[in-house]
Amino acid sequence: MGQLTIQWYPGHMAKARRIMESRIKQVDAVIELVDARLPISSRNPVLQQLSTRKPGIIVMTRDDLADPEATQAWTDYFAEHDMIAVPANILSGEGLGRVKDALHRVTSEKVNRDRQRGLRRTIIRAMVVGIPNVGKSSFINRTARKAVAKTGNQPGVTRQEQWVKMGDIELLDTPGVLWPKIDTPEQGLRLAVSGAIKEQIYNVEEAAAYFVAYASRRYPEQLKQRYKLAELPAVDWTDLQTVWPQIAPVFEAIGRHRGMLARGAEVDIERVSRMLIKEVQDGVLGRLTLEWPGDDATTDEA
Ligand SMILES: Nc1nc2c(ncn2[C@@H]2O[C@H](COP(=O)(O)OP(=O)(O)OP(=O)(O)O)[C@@H](O)[C@H]2O)c(=O)[nH]1
Repeated sequence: MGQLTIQWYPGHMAKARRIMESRIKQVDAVIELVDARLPISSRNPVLQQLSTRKPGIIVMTRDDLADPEATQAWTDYFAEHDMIAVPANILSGEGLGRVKDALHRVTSEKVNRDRQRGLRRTIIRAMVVGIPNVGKSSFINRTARKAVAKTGNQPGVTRQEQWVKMGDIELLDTPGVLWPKIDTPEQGLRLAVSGAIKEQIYNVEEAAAYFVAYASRRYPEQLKQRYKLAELPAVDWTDLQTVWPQIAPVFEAIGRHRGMLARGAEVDIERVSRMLIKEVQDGVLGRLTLEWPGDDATTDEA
């Protein structure tokens, strides 16, 4: 197993910044979606760098798949960094009420200003941003289904100018896509395991090895139970170079147990890896979080 093969392209980042820069002028606040299982690695620094900073909240999507204890730790972590982060299950709608409350809290200045000017009702305009696949469209659709009312929806009006209403909140209905900026191998591997990046640009065996190494420390019982493993080696997952030799016996055991064999009765590591990643993404191993505050340099800075 060689070096990590994930790549990203600086051009994406420059383009994302330009688009955000112009769109953000239209709104009062930004709703930044991150994945609750990797809240820092699934953020994107572009937002923080924009010249037109707006009040913002963080929504931690896929709360249903994340470890509740870790989600609480992340909520506290963001609060310590003066940010409001709200966990939500976008599919069931759980947590969306709290998102709305949080949005009101960060935009209270605008409401107060409008009151002073004699306005009785303030519309809060917000845009939804986040890395691909984090749940942006689902968030907007879910919101729209709740309070169905679209504005600017006449024929001939470009789709980009549509707003979705949720009471006194209007969401720009074209979400802003931010590409993840991959600073460390660990961050790339977490993104790969979570399903945020396409399989073509990472090595599935490396991602699975990283996950098994990580889970053997953080979630050993889930791993043992799911794959009928009698024991797990105490893996040092912080040193990626040495992970594979430590974790190979686990892949061997899982492959034999599942009958995933290649020619010569050898375990088909690639098949085992693919299966592992899919099961993690489907939540088959139970609720788990791929990074906790303070795990490494990636998670030390918000
Ligand atoms: N379990 C779970 N799945 C979610 C949640 N939010 C979104 N999903 C799923 O994640 C997948 C991606 O959701 P989208 O809403 O398409 O994500 P997006 O950010 O709009 O994706 P792009 O269009 O690629 O930028 C879909 O299969 C959703 O059903 C959540 O809170 N929990």
